[in-house]
Amino acid sequence: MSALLEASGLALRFGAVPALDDVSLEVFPGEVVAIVGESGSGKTTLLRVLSGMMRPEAGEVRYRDPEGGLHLVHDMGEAAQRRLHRTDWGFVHQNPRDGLRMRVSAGGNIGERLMAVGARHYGQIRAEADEWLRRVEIDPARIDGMPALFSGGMQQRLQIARTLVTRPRLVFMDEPTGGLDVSVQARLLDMIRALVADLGLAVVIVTHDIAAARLLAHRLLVMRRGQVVEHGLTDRVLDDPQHEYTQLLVASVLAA
Ligand SMILES: Nc1ncnc2c1ncn2[C@@H]1O[C@H](COP(=O)(O)OP(=O)(O)OP(=O)(O)O)[C@@H](O)[C@H]1O
Repeated sequence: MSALLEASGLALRFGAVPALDDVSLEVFPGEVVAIVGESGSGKTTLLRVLSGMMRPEAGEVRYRDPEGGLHLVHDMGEAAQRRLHRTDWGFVHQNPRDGLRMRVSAGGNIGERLMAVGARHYGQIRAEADEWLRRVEIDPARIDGMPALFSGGMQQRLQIARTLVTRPRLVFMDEPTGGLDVSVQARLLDMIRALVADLGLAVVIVTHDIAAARLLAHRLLVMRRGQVVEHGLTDRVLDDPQHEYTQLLVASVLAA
């Protein structure tokens, strides 16, 4: 099976800070890859570079389309990148306000994505929005409600519905449970896990939460100061960490 996304030799500095230092990774169809590491290690920068939102100083990111064609993400032009983000790709932001349209109703937020991929039949769009609200455990009676009046957890679930309704092949997630209560986080993680498995999505997820990574990810990359210091199958990395930094990271979670 060929990789959906291949990144090689990515490098990016902010002044003297090496945010990315020779990072390479592959993501295969249906696979969840978590990027973990302490604050400032380069996780968000990596996600932004992988998803084309930021250009690296060195290295490249290649995306394989459904027909097997390979595209250099940073050379494809803005319009093609936007199309990719509307169709094959999805992005779940840590702050749902960055991924939702706050002045559009909940149903409108979901319907808009469907219309962007060609849906035109109002009744069908509304029915699908209704179904997705149920799927993310939002009362469909709130379909005409404004997201600004939703709780943080509901907003995040709505963002997930809006992102997944078009069944993208690859979804980038930046700390999707960050900023939520611990009890809300656990439920949301379970929901993400079920949806990802159900839809067979490939996911690149950034998190500093090792427990979330263990629950969701098939593979882990551990970052420190812009470098990937360890990578491998999630259980192997967490149960038998080889790098000193990963050992510290795992020990700090066990001690917490
Ligand atoms: N736009 C920017 N301008 C200058 N420095 C930046 C910028 N974005 C990130 N950095 C620096 O690059 C390094 C990596 O940042 P990044 O946000 O990728 O880390 P992170 O692992 O995602 O951290 P966190 O978990 O706190 O979000 C940090 O030292 C950060 O201060």
